[in-house]
Amino acid sequence: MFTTEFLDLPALDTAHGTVSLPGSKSISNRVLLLAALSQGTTVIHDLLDSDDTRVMLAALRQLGCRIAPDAVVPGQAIEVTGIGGQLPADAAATLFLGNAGTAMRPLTAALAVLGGSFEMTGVPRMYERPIGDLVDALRQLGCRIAYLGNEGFPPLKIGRPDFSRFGQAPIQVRGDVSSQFLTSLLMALPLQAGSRDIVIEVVGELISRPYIHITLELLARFGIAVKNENWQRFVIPAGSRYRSPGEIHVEADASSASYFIALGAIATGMADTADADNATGRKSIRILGVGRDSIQGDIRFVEAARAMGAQVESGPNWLQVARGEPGQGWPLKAIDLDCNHIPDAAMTLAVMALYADGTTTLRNIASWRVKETDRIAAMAIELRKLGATVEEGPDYIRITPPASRADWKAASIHTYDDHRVAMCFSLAAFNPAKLPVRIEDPKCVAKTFPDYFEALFSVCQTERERIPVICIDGPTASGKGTIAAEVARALGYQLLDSGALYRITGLAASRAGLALDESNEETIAEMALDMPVRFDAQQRVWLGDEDISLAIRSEQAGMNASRVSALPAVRSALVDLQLAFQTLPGLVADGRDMGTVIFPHAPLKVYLSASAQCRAERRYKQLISKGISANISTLLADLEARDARDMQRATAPLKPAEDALLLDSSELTIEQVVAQVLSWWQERQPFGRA
Ligand SMILES: Nc1ncnc2c1ncn2[C@@H]1O[C@H](COP(=O)(O)OP(=O)(O)O)[C@@H](O)[C@H]1O
Ligand SMILES: Nc1ccn([C@H]2C[C@H](O)[C@@H](COP(=O)(O)OP(=O)(O)O)O2)c(=O)n1
Repeated sequence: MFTTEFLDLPALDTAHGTVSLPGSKSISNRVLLLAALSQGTTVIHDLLDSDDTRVMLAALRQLGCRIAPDAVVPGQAIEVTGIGGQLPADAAATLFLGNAGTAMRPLTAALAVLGGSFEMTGVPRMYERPIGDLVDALRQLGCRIAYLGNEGFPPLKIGRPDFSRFGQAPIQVRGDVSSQFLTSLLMALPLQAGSRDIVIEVVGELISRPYIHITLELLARFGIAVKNENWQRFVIPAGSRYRSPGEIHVEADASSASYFIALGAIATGMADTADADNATGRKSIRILGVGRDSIQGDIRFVEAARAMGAQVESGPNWLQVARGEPGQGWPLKAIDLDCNHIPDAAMTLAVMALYADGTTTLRNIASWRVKETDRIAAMAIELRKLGATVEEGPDYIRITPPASRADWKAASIHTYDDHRVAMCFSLAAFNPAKLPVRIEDPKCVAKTFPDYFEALFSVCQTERERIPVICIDGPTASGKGTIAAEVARALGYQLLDSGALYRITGLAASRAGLALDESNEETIAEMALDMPVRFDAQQRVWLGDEDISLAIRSEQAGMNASRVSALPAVRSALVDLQLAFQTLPGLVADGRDMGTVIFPHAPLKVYLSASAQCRAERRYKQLISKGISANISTLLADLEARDARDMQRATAPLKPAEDALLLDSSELTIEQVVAQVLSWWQERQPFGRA
């Protein structure tokens, strides 16, 4: 996940490949509860791993369900053995449900019907989320529920129900506040439908029908066939009993799919037709986890995308999307659409409208105004920043794309702590003006899709020159490594510590007993070409299975690196490995020749220096802190010798690139140096400060 202040997306050209989407949260928690109430073991595939599913799993374990493994392991199914519709007579527990509405409400209903002694608790925000309508409905049956804090809100105390006065009358529940109340009753009441039908009647207009549809579909998978009488009355037939389906797959989130459907519709495939997906030469995006058989309402986004020109093929749990041919789907066709059935996914249409041949109108979206933010206002403001003409009304938005390529603007997109704003505006990076797009607060995507940007980058390509590189070159101990790592962290960029590659080569060659000079130039170069080198997320360096992070940091290793680095064949052997680090969204590279030789077109090159005395002192402190013994005067002598060799060698000597900015850090703190580099970087961006 990107936790940076902002994320700059370079202009993107093509998209091609396969994405697997995370499981849907609503489906995950429903499936967990249904499996827990059933007789038998359910093998659940693709369960979402999130805060909300974790609290549900913990609660079910407390209730006596066997769950294996203990936590969600990516790629591995989780097995839940249910309680068979019954809890022991003395069941008691205090359940902590965090801020998970999808756990609090259905579990409250199920436990109130099953009976026992339970406290339902959560985080403070949970105690501000209403549950009174559900409690009222459950009390009609004879459930015993008391409020431990404020009337109408959790925390709750659940006791043993008394069903003796519960006759044939329907249970009434309000449908206009949250569909979760109805969902909770639908999942709890089959536990009481042994000898009679149970009827639930909705009072008021039922909102969010697609979510009730999901509940009914899942109930059917677990053996409960609810009769839906026009979304107003629901009948759970007498004799209903939960039965595990044995195995179940959690669908991916259909609204998350909308970004990749849009991506397929607006991006061309890869230039290289040899990589085409099938015999027809069509290049496209394949989305795994959700498809034709989806039970989620937002899957109907596919129809809207098709109406705009997307070429979509589908299977039971996959979609394949490609851009239409010019004149037949490209540019996209402007649409006028009632979006009531796909409120969340429709935001993606608003960004697709930037690539349409006219004005697009999205109607019946009043609910956008009361979501994470006022989404109509937010979309209007941000689309205008990109150069679109936007008209907004109480329940509609009308978007006309920038008139020509020259009318597009580079924008810093404010995201309002709204995951969907962040995700849909990433698609603006395909603009024909080839302008970068800045997404502020990218971590807001964590709500439903923490690795959204990683998934996006994994299927997008752009010309190498568009992927920005910041070069930080300079002599030993000038602070290059430290500064490069901090700058990369601030921008969410990749990091290349090129010196480490020479250090690893030096280490490998000296371990092989080779003299580090011209006599072994070709042999060492061959070793460099084949090294199984890997940098992990913690910046540890691996050679095969060995963590060599410490071994390459000794002064001896630095000197050996300097020796092998003077051999031209070794330098050329390492070129491709270094270039391979230039990946989306950008790179910070530190070394001696980053700006002069490896990335000569980098938009920012910094030559970092400091006095020899200062560098010797820094290195001394650094080595001592790592538990490596050192001596200042030896360090000073070694460092001057290394400077001399690095500067005087014939190939790629250490020197500032002609267009490098010089920065003497002798009198500066690390923070000051980082701030200076970032400020130079900001000055080069088309969208001022975030
Ligand atoms: N501006 C600075 N002021 C003080 N110490 C610094 C500064 N920059 C770096 N250092 C320290 O100097 C040491 C050497 O820095 P390092 O990044 O390893 O240099 P290089 O990669 O250029 O060899 C580190 O311990 C680092 O914390
Ligand atoms: N791009 C690079 C990086 C390092 N080298 C050589 C020259 C350096 O003395 C050694 C070690 O580099 P490294 O950056 O790890 O060394 P310091 O951390 O600056 O001491 O490798 C190089 O020739 N070209």
